[in-house]
Amino acid sequence: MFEPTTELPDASNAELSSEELNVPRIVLNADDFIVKNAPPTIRYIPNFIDAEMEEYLLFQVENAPKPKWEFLKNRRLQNWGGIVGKKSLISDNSMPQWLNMMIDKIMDLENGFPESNRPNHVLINEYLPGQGIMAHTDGPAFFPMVSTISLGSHTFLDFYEPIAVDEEAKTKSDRYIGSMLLQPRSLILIKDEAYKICLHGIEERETDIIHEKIFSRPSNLSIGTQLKRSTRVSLTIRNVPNDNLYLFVAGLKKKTTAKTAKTDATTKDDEEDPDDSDEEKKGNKKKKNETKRKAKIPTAKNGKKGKAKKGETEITEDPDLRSRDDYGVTTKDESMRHLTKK
Ligand SMILES: O=C(O)CCC(=O)C(=O)O
Ligand SMILES: [Fe+2]
Repeated sequence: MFEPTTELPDASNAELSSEELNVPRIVLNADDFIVKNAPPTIRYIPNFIDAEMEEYLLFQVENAPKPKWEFLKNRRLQNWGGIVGKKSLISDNSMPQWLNMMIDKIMDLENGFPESNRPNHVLINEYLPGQGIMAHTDGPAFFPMVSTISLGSHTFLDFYEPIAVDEEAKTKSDRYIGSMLLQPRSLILIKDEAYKICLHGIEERETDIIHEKIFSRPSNLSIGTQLKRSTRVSLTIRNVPNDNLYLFVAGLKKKTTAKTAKTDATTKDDEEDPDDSDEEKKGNKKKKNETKRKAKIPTAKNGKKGKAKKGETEITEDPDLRSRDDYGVTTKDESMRHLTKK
């Protein structure tokens, strides 16, 4: 399932007619960049921006006003556009021109974001070598597509099957599907099952070793090649719909539930009660997941069961309902703090 594949098209190799050479913007069709052996649907555009633009963006990130930086235990970040609230974006109208330019560039893509869902929020993460982000789903607050521009360094973005709560938990490595090698200056667009069902994360490593589960491995990188990470800055560019119907309905349901069955702990839309015991939560989750639809995604191994290893930190919530960004998460991992309830 994960045989090495041919190289992807490269934005810098796009063929230009002489007429087009005078046109500063090349219209790319995102669907020409589908990563075929990855969970559907990942589109990856190498060299989406050039080195000069990369340098300019890194300069802007580095020189953002000091209070824009939020320091976490294992990385620092900036939020632009506002605070992602539970139901909508609480916009601060702060999208700077240098990020708007990137949003424009993404909006120029054919089959990218719909006009009505222009990205309105940018999360900037800075990872020093050895830093990463725990496996998670981005959740339903966003229009279900994420676009990420990588600057400064490559990384491996790892994909996992969600934890199926109705069976004995598989280990994280059993649920591992494969990784995208994200090169600096690239753009990745993640939607459909890869967004809604799979978890994604970045391991805390200083060096990545190319292996056979890298989706669309470039032919110049043979298995075993070591890639040393340097500082990577990612621009995670998303749309928070202001009329998010899902969240509206979920909110309504919750209100009704709160009125009619205040003490019913098994309702899907209940918030986690910080005082709930772990056992109670497990029970609730099990019931919640009885109605969960089965995810049809490729698996790395054939269903080997086992207890999740102690010390593994990852979101185990139903990604359709709860995620790091959906504020119901019970994780104590500090790297998720920036998107917990504010
Ligand atoms: O840095 C990245 O590429 C991933 C960031 C991410 O997954 C997130 O902020 O939700
Ligand atoms: Fe994410």
